[in-house]
Amino acid sequence: MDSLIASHQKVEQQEKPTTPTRSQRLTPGGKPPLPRPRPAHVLRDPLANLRPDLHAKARSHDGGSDIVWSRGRTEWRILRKVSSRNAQSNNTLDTVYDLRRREIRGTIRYLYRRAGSTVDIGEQMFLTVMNVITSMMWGGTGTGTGTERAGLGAEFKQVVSEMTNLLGMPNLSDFYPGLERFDMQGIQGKMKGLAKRFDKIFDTIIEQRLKIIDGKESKDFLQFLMEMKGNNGDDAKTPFTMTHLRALLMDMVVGGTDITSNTVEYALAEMMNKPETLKKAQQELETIVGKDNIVEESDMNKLPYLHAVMKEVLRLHPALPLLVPHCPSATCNVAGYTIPKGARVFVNVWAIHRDPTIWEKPLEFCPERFLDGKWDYNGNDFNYFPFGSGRRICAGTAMAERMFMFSLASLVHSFDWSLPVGETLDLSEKFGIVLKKKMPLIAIPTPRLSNPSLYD
Ligand code: HEM
Repeated sequence: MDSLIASHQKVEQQEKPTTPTRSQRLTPGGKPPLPRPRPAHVLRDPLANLRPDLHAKARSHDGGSDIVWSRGRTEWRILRKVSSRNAQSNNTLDTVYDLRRREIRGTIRYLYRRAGSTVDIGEQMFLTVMNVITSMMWGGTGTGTGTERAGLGAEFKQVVSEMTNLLGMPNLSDFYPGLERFDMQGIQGKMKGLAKRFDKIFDTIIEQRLKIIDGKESKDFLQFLMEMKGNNGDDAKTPFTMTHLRALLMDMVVGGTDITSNTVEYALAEMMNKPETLKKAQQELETIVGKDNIVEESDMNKLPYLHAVMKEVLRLHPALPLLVPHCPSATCNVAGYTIPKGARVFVNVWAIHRDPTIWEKPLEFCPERFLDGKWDYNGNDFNYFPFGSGRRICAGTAMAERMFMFSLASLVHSFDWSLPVGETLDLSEKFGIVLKKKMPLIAIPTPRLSNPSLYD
């Protein structure tokens, strides 16, 4: 099978898998068709349950007790529940709209000051998304003075970038577990070092936050989590610890920041490369918002073209091209292939999204293909699932959607975009666990709203 690669090097349990017959492995055409659409039973598929024990990753945070790499079912369930009921619920996301708005308006103000000069879009979006996520987690207060906040931001950016780079490097110990103790490429060591730096940053923030919890402020995510510590309601046997707390914060910062900002950067680059798409998005915004107003998040559900841009950029450049590795908790059968319990499974969503038997002109950026509203992000159709599928589907979809839409809408509504003279757009990709643009998008903003006060 092209798109589903099961690596069998490390079958953890001794359960003997049933060996598939040749006819089970291949159809007469040599390529088993992917069933489509994939029904909801996939949610019960054991393939959806676990993550493999990848050494650098699993040790990146006290043995992998975060959502992404968590292997224990109870622990994962608790973390996921805490995340979806609180950080990712529509209610919480609505409550912290002011924080998103403040950060995005700050970026637009900054870009206005840079009008006519070059701007590194990825860098600006990274800072914006990171500020949104961090302020959503620990509110607008509690992280000290402005300078301390800026210092923490710079440190965060560095640690997140280094961590995503390391996560993308093939680690020999993952393929030959016997080599783990030698850490031949030094990846585990570096990961541990980064995890310590993360912990230090989080400890500073948590410490400052603890000093000011006196019930006077409105609750943010961090305050809720700290109140939960040691007491986990219906899952009382597995208390929610400080390690969980730090790990959840790390999931949100690492999972949310780089991926979301890369996707916004790619979307703007693709639109600049095909200016008619940029024009269409701007026209839609003019009709709904007008040039005499600024975009608000409440406008987002009236922007079908921009939504189609998001879907198309996630089809062409899925932020996690192989998802996050899966690992079946029991031997199972997928499209005629036997996947043994404990195997590592990488799902090549990047290739599926470019499969010419599914997509017309698959290499072309064409948001129009999504205008019929047929495709969504819920992972039930295995021809399009940029946020993954099943129980381990992305835990931040709602937030990612809001952040992406609001950021891109603000960028293209407020400015026209051009390249520096003599430069050409390079749309090539850099592969890792996170897919990035190989060359940063450096572009020049030109204000297009009717009144300079709209940039204040
Ligand atoms: C454009 C933005 C994003 C994309 C494309 C994306 C995509 C994904 C994908 C493909 C997975 C793996 C799913 C699987 O293995 O089947 C994943 C997992 C995850 N994502 Fe996202 N993500 C995005 C933004 C976010 C944000 C903003 C957050 C948090 C604030 C987040 C938190 C997580 C977590 C915690 C997991 C692990 C879920 C689990 O293992 O149970 N993601 N994401």
